Amino acid sequence: MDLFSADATLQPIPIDDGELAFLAQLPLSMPNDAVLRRLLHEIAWREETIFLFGKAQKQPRLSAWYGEASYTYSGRTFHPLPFTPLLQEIKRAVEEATGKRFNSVLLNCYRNERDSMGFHSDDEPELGPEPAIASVSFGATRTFILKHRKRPATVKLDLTDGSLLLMAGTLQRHWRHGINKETRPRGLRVNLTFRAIR
Ligand SMILES: O=C(O)CCC(=O)C(=O)O
Ligand SMILES: [Fe+2]
Repeated sequence: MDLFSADATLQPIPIDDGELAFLAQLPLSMPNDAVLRRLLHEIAWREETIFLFGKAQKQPRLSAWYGEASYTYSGRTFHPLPFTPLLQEIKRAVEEATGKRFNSVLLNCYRNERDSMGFHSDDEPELGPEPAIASVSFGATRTFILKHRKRPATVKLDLTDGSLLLMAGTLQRHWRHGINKETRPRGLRVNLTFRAIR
């Protein structure tokens, strides 16, 4: 690969009130389908229960946390599992591509078109005021949707196999993001969001 060609480096995506940048293929030592297979096999996937309006409900996806820093969420402190060699390799590639450092990763597995992620901002205090969050996707393409908090503005991005999306600056303050359920059949997708937790 030509390291100096435009498609080998992060390309900014113009957006108001925040920063977004995209790289179609994160450089890794093995093909995307091999990474996906290993992630499915090696990660301690869990079907978490959440409480929505006081009712216990299964999250519409599988998830797992890995890294070096514990974090608090909804009044509970979670202790992540230590990075695996594969997660270390992906983290190194993401740090190389973005010039940022990360110490934890949230993994989400969307088993099919019925799995989804509700609209939210990644704005927990331990991420700091202008967090850089690096999102890497493997498997089926899903549409990542951003909705502005104050204006009727929507941005849609197709997150393809092997891609890297960097969210930074004031993006989390001004925009929410999510992955909708779809009606057309979709295969399995794994997404990793690398974060720096203080
Ligand atoms: O699956 C995605 O692309 C989004 C994941 C996400 O927003 C998150 O993990 O906070
Ligand atoms: Fe998010």
